[in-house]
Formats: sequence, structure tokens, C-alpha cells
Amino acid sequence: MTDTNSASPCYVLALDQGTTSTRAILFDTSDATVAASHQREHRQYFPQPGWIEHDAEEILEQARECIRVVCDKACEAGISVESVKAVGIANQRETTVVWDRESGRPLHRALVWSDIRTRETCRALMAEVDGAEDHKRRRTGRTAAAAKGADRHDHPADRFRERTGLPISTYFSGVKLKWLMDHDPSVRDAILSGSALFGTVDSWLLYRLTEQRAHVTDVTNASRTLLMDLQRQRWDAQLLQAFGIPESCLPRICSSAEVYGTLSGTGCAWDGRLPIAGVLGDQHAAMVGQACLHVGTAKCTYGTGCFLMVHTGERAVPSAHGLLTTAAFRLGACAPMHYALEGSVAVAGAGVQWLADHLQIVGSVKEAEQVAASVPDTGDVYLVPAFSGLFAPRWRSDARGTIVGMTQFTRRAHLVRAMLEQVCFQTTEVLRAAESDLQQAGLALEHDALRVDGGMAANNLLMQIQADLLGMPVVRPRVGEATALGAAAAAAIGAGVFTDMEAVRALWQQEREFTPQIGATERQARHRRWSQAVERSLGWAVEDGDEDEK
Ligand SMILES: Nc1ncnc2c1ncn2[C@@H]1O[C@H](COP(=O)(O)OP(=O)(O)O)[C@@H](O)[C@H]1O
Ligand SMILES: O=P(O)(O)OC[C@H](O)CO
Repeated sequence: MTDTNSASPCYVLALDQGTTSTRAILFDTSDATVAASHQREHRQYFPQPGWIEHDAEEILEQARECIRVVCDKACEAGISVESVKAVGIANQRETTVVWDRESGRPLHRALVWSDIRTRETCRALMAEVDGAEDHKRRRTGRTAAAAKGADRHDHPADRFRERTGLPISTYFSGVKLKWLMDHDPSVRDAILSGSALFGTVDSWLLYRLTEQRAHVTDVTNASRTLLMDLQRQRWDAQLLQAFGIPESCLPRICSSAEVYGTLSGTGCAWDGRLPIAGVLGDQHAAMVGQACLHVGTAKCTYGTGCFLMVHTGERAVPSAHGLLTTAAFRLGACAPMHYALEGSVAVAGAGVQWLADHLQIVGSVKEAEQVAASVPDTGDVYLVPAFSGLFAPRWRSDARGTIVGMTQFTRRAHLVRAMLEQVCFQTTEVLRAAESDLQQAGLALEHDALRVDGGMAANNLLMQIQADLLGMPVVRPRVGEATALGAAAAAAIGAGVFTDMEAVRALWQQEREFTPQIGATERQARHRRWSQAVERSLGWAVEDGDEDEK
């Protein structure tokens, strides 16, 4: 329900800042139709194997351009400035920016979520918690043998997980900030002297796009730092101490739907007028946009990576199967916190992009569907693109990409199809893990189909393979831009345009359903082969002295 007069149209702008591009989309709040949009791709920097960086200034400039262009298009379409009520931001998560408090200039290129340069930092953190545990054992007289035989949840890293919901991994922003402080003395000095600020991309954009220079983040982004107490939604003093990070450089943690500041600096007619009133990590925004608003509802977003999330209500459910316990959203300063289980797969669209840009065996990512469809199967080829190790549910930083099963019969179409299939195998593993965790918590999946979105969900063959390998229907919504829609919905709530969640739920409509077309026997056989292929990818990065992360 909305409190606005239904006769007068009302719009909300979403800024979706993703791993590969930034887009601004203006939604009509009555039915989620797109009134105007603009998109820009930013540069990916790969300075060393495993390192991935973004230029935060470039991202900011493109965000400004996207907003300006959409504003101009809206004006041309006769949409008045007054009818646009708010801005919502959805962002790639964990990507870490450090900037100068005064000038607002970044001190380093942003370390992207999938960058794995922090493996040594993670190992050192693990050793530190292990060492602290040894020290405690010596004090309490508990023997190492007794400790080894203890329940696996007695491991110190598991207690870390209990506080944050996360494993110690290269993925999370606290580890990236620690790496920057350990390896760049100018960043360390600036952080310790209080002249530098840290933030994920939401905080960075809010600082530079608000009149007030708001240094804030929302609970969903904060829940990806490894620094937030998930229950209390506060920075955790013990964790900050373990990382050597002063709280003064961190943003204030807010809800996902409230007014953070007023838009400025874009050079368009909306400057000084529009409140920025919604902020969510992009996967959390997609949950809202997919109307996964109550316990047991699930969505999967296929972008650069692929992220499946299941809503667990107002309860943080621990995972015994390698999933993350994370914030789902908190839609209002006085609203309750909602939690989710998440399985993050590092390489989805990025794999197709790699086939196009690096191997050049497809002309474009869009061509991948047609090429893969030219063969009926992969010819028993399996591709494990563990470029940054494997994320959920295995969390193995020592895995590396591998292709198995090739013969002289193998053609590029088999490889392309195998690249699509691997996304679906990984997603299926994650959904099964989530089902088990839910069951252990006395909960169950609710939708009788998986709701899907993201750039890669436009690939119909991928969606069909997904339904086949899951053994359940896959449903794509009419608004493919679920992430942007979720950010807009949060902003509509934050600005008082929507007065309850029903207005958000009402925006969801099905576009197409994909139903499974293979039987259980074939499904199980293919999953077995996939598991064998994954086994072969593990432990490849041993020359670095790697061990698997917890
Ligand atoms: N038709 C397609 N088939 C396969 N992959 C695609 C297709 N269209 C887009 N992609 C992939 O989806 C990703 C872009 O999706 P998007 O949701 O915009 O990602 P992000 O938010 O991570 O930037 C790219 O990695 C691209 O390779
Ligand atoms: O930008 P996307 O869609 O690849 O999402 C990135 C995730 O937020 C990383 O955790």
C-alpha cells in the first residue's frame, strides 16, 4: 500500500553499482515499469594473478553520469522533478575502498570482493586465533588431544563464525582493509591518524553523493566485513582488535531503509532535492526485489558471481554445510532485522566473460547461449572455474580452475556448455545445503520454484539446465532487474512512499517458468561426475603452502 495519491504518478530511482557495471533505473512505483535507464561498464584491473581492482573514482563518475542521463531522459519524457521521490543504492558487496576524509580521494584502488591477495592475511588470522586458543588451553589445563577430539564447533574459527556468520576468507572486506594497512604504509598511517576512512562501495558512494558527506553503511553491507556482531548489528570491539582496525575509520551502521542524506554533485535537476533513502548490498536488494520477504523464500542472482539466498526470518540460522549466515535486510530504523543463509559462487558470468575476452572462443557473452545450444550435452566434459578458489559450500582457496574429460571429439561448444553447466551444479549444491540447514533449524523452503534474476538469467539455456539439475522449476520475474527494483523498494519505504511490505510484494510478477526435463537417475549421475571434477581441482595451489580455509 502507498500513501501517495494514486492519480499522481510517483517514481523512485535505483542506482545498481555491480562488479562490471553501474546502472541507474527510474521505476514507476505503481507497477515497477521502467521509465528510464542508463548503464556504464567500468574497467577491471588484474595487476597480478588473483588480484582484481576497480578505480573508485571511475565508479563514482559513472554513477553520476548514469543519474544525470536518467534525469535528462525523465525530463524529456515529461516526468516532473517533484514526482521523483527518492534514490536507492544497491552495490557490489565486500569491495573495499579507503579514502581521504578531507579531499574524498581514494588512497588506493578498490580491492574487489573476488580478489584473493589476502590469503596470507587469512592464514595469519587463523594462526592468531589458533595461538590464542593454545594459550587458553595451557591456562585451563585442557590437552591438545582433548581439543582435537572436541566437537568441530569448538574450533576457534567456528567461534569467529558464530559472531559474524562468516568464515575467515579472502572474500570479506575486513581482511582486505587489514591487507591494505599491512602492505601500504601510507594507508596504515592515514587510518591510524584518523585522516582516512574505510567503506564498501555503498559508503563510498554515499560519502561522495550526499550533501552531508554521510559516512554510513547499511546492515547488509556491514554484515559482509567480518567485523560486525550479527546479532547486535554493531562493530565488534574484539574483532576490531584482532584485525588492528580502529573503529574511527568505520562507517556508522544504519538500517537499509532510512534517509542517509540528500543527493548532490551529479549536476542534474535532482541534486539538493532527492533523499537517498535505501541502501542494500546487491544480493540483499535482489531478495527484496524478488519479494523474498518471509521465512523459506529463496532467490538466486546470476551476475559476475552467483548468489543464492534463503530468508530465515528474524532468526540467524547457523550453517553446518558451508553457507554464510548473513543479514537479509532491515527495512527501517525501527524495523526488525531479517536474516538469510547465503551460498556464494565466485564465478558465474565471469566465466562466460573469460571465454569471450581471454580465450576468445565466443564472440560475446550473448553468443554463449547459441554456441552451447549447438550440442546436446558437454560430451562428458566438466569445467571447474576455481579462478579464486572455490567459495560455498567448500571454501577452498587452494582450488584452481580445471577442465576434465576432454577427448579429440571435444569442440568449443562443449566447453562453453560446460561453463554454463558448472554454474548450475554449484547453485544446486548450495540450494541442497540450504535445505539441510533449514531443516535442522525446523524451517523449510517455501516457494515451489527458485526465483532467478541477474544479467546471466537472460540465458534461457542456462535456466533450463538449472531446472534440470535442480529437479525443480525455475521462475524468472517480469522485472529482470530485481536488484535495482529492491533498492528502489527500500528507498520507497525509507522515504515513506511505501507504508508497508505489501506494496513491495505486489510488484512481483512471473515472466517465464522453466521446468525440469531430465529424470532423477540422469541428474544424480551428472552430479556424481561434477563432484569428481571438483575433487581434481582441489589442492592445486599447493606451491604457496596453502591449506584449505575453514
Ligand atoms: N546471455 C548471457 N549468457 C551468459 N552470460 C551472460 C549473458 N548476459 C550476461 N551475462 C553475464 O552476466 C554478467 C553481467 O550480469 P550483471 O547482473 O550485470 O552482473 P554484475 O552485477 O555482476 O555486474 C557478466 O559477467 C556476463 O558475462
Ligand atoms: O555485482 P555482482 O552482481 O556480481 O555481485 C557481487 C556480490 O555482491 C559480491 O558479494
